[in-house]
Amino acid sequence: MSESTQHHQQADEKGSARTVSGAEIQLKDVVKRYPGQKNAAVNDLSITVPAGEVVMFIGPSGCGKTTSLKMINRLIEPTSGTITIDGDDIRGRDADELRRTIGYVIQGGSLFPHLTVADNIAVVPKLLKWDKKRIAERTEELLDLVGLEAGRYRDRYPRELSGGQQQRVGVARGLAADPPVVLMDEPFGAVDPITRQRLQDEMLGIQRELGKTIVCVTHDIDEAIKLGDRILIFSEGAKIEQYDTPENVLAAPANDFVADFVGAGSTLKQLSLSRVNELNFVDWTTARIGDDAQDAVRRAEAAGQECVVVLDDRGRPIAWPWNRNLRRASTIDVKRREELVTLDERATLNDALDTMLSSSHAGAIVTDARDKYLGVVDFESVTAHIRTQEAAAQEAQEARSEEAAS
Ligand SMILES: Nc1ncnc2c1ncn2[C@@H]1O[C@H](COP(=O)(O)OP(=O)(O)OP(=O)(O)O)[C@@H](O)[C@H]1O
Repeated sequence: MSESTQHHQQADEKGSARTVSGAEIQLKDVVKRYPGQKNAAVNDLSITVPAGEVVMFIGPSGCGKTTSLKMINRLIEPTSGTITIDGDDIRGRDADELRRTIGYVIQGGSLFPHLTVADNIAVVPKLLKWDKKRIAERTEELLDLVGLEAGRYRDRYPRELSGGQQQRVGVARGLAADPPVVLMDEPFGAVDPITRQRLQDEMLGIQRELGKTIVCVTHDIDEAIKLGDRILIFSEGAKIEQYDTPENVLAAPANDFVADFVGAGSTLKQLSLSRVNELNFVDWTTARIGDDAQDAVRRAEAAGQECVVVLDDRGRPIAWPWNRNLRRASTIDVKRREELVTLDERATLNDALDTMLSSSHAGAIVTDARDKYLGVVDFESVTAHIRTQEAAAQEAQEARSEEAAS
């Protein structure tokens, strides 16, 4: 990490203070023309990525997203134009040294197969000659940050991990030396939808804590809306069609290209703007292991609920049995831990609907960043929230029309 990297507090648009450890990136009149190509892959691109923000690059295949991204860490050299990070022209830096100060995360994690998880994470810290103790502590801290238990995973090889776990290690590796800037190229492209949702939620949590400057290429407009402070929509030649907040891209697409790209169903896409923690949770009946099972069933029935959320001794949900399956039990006991799918409170309403649709309970258990139980959401919580939002939007629209008329 560059020693000059500043950690400071900055008020975001909603007025709450957050830490910013990122650096501003500027591209000015950047052109990339590959040999033998008639048209430039990137034709005169100028943008500023503010320090501490997440900017999502999206656009049709071949429009120049990856080329634009890779010019920022000099994996590709521009034909002309200037790129600065924190005001410094990156051409003045040694390319290898530059890359050690920029995190890079790509699809699948691209881990070294012959290195353990810990050694994969330690690649850049080792190059930076950190001492052993500092590297070990950092590895531990990062594994925790990406939700992998250090004791269990530290010494495994990539082939002993699932795709989602490899991707988590890839994210940890990208953050290892605490770089102010992180570049990501479809980081969650190769994992299943539920794992992808979790990784996105984790990335949001990490970003809230660390305030890096992140530039991320994606193919998925919902992902762009969910993760981006701003979205940059490109057309061919890395032409900027719109560079704006997700709210504005959805509410006021700059032109037909953007409107087509964002797609119809943009009311549904609004669901990607709202988070589960904005919903009113249903207060579900809970019980701990060892509690009286019949008492739990009675409480659930009195509340009109057909099942009980079972929590472990740290308040984390571990099972959601039906009352009918508890009738013969004297105490609550979970013999076989089921794969309980829970919903992170930072997930979007779109994710919530996906999770609920695949659950036999017609609802989902919500947890906080430490997996603690918060409550349950069901279809009614989501529709109630949508109705309130629609009413608020209509009111705002009417106020605007009245203002315009007067
Ligand atoms: N090494 C190369 N040599 C020649 N042309 C290239 C090279 N790399 C990319 N291109 C071309 O440059 C243009 C932009 O490619 P780039 O990979 O940046 O697009 P992209 O938006 O990231 O695409 P995708 O979404 O398909 O990954 C494309 O027309 C591509 O064919």
